[in-house]
Amino acid sequence: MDRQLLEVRQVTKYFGSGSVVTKALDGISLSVQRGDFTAIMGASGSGKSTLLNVIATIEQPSSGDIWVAGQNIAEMRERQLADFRRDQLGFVFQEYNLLDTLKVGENITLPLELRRTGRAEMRRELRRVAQTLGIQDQLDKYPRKLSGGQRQRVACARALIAGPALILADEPTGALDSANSRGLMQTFVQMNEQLDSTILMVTHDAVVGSYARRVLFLKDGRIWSEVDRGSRDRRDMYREILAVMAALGGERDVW
Ligand SMILES: Nc1ncnc2c1ncn2[C@@H]1O[C@H](COP(=O)(O)OP(=O)(O)OP(=O)(O)O)[C@@H](O)[C@H]1O
Repeated sequence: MDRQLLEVRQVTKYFGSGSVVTKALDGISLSVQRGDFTAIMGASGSGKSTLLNVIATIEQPSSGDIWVAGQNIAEMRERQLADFRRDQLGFVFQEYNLLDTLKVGENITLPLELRRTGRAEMRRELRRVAQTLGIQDQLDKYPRKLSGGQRQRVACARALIAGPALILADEPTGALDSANSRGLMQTFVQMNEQLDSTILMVTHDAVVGSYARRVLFLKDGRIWSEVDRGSRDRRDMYREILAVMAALGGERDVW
């Protein structure tokens, strides 16, 4: 199988029109290999969410191409895009986006319901992801009975269950305290290392970013620099992220 999963080529995104145009992405190019765990960091307004949203097909790029698993999503029509999102992507957002009226197990199997998967397979897959993420005892509860950290793990299970090619996460720890943020990142590492999930995650938090194998830094809608973990440990990665943040000139509170 082709190792390359995602290629973003010369993508621009403008918002607004006339004299109030914002250039959110400025000819950005990047690629992601299968099995990568990549974080996107950068100051507020640098284009992180816009980049994730054009890959997620939530926003349309103004120009450029985006290839995912050999398909150019910039050329797809709405119907194809809906199928593409359902079959290839998993999402983890800052807000858990769980449905309060459904039990945890039902929330997790929603993507399989959309694909009309059979009951037996659904139960089997539910057991598999719930065990991997350590939430098998929560399946019959309602989401409001869970802590923020547990809810976010349920959101991960839902993102994983249909075996998406790419998991997109926008500030997944944004609503969590630091202990739960670390717990969620350990879950991401587990998804990446044990289930071979390919993850692209936006974060402004250096600790969270340090769990990734690679961090891309955005500035003014372009890639400004890249840090690869290589064989170094997470603390080294964390120190290097802080150094790049300092060099980028952003003050801590605007990240
Ligand atoms: N829907 C929109 N309409 C107009 N401008 C937008 C829209 N979405 C984003 N922008 C602008 O595009 C630029 C990039 O925004 P984006 O949200 O991608 O940045 P970000 O790095 O994710 O920031 P943050 O960390 O604050 O979420 C900003 O100048 C922003 O104001």
